[in-house]
Amino acid sequence: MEAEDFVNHYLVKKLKVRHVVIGYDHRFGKEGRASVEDFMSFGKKYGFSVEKIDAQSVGGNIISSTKIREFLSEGKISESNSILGYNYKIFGTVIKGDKIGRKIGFPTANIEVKEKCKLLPKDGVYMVLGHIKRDAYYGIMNIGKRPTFGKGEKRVECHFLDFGEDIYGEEIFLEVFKYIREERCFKSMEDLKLQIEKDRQEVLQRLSSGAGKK
Ligand SMILES: Cc1cc2nc3c(=O)[nH]c(=O)nc-3n(C[C@H](O)[C@H](O)[C@H](O)COP(=O)(O)O)c2cc1C
Ligand SMILES: Nc1ncnc2c1ncn2[C@@H]1O[C@H](COP(=O)(O)OP(=O)(O)O)[C@@H](O)[C@H]1O
Repeated sequence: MEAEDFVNHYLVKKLKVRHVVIGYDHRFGKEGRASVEDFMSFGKKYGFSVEKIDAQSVGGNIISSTKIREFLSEGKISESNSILGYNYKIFGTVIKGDKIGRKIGFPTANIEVKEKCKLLPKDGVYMVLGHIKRDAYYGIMNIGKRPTFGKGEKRVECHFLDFGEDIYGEEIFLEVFKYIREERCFKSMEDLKLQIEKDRQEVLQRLSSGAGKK
C-alpha cells in the first residue's frame, strides 16, 4: 500500500488520529519508501501533528523490535522483557496431551498458542506465572519437541506449582520471565523426572529469595 493511502485510509479515516509519535528512523508505505519527513507533510495535509523521537534505550540496549526478536530467539527473556517494558506473554487454550505428565508426577498443561504466528522464545525451560481463571500460579514451562520421547512437533507446556485442577479447555496466559535451561534428551523417563524436580526446586528457591517476577 502506498504511504499516503495508508495514512489516509487507516490513520485518518479509521483511527481519526490527532497526534503521532514516531521513531527517528521509521519507514513506511510500499517498499518502505516514506520517511519521517513524509509523515510530517502528511500530518500537515490531513491535519494531525507528528512528533519525532530519538532512539530510546534501556540498560544500554536500544529499544527495537529486531532486538526483541533476537533476544527471544536466544532465550534471553529477562533482557527481552526489559526492553518490551512488560513481561513477554503467551496466550492459549489448554488442550489434551499424551498423558505422560501425570505418570511422572508432573502434570503439564499443553497450551495451544492463540496467535498462530507468535514468535516463541528459544526452546527450553522457563519460569512463568500462569494466569488461570482469576488466580495466578508460578510454574515451569517447557517449549520444545520433547526429544526424550523421540521426534515430535513443537509444544508449549507448563507444570504449575501448588495446583491440582483439571483445566482442559480453559483459556489461560503465561507471563514468562526467567530462562532456566535448555531442553535435553534424557536416557530415561526417571532422569527427566529428576531434572524437572531440580527445575521445580530452582523456582522455589527463587521465590523464597523474593525474586518472584524479576
Ligand atoms: C519443566 C519441564 C521441563 C521439561 N524438560 C524436558 C526436557 O528437557 N526434555 C524433554 O524431552 N522433555 C521435557 N519436558 C517435556 C515432558 O517430556 C512432557 O511434559 C511430558 O512428556 C508430558 O507430556 P504430556 O503433557 O503430553 O503428557 C519438560 C516438561 C516440563 C514441564
Ligand atoms: N499442577 C498442574 N499443572 C498443570 N496441569 C495440571 C496440574 N494439576 C492438574 N493439571 C491438569 O492435568 C493436565 C495435565 O496432565 P497430563 O498428564 O500432562 O495430561 P496431558 O498429557 O493431557 O497434558 C492439565 O491439562 C490440567 O488439566
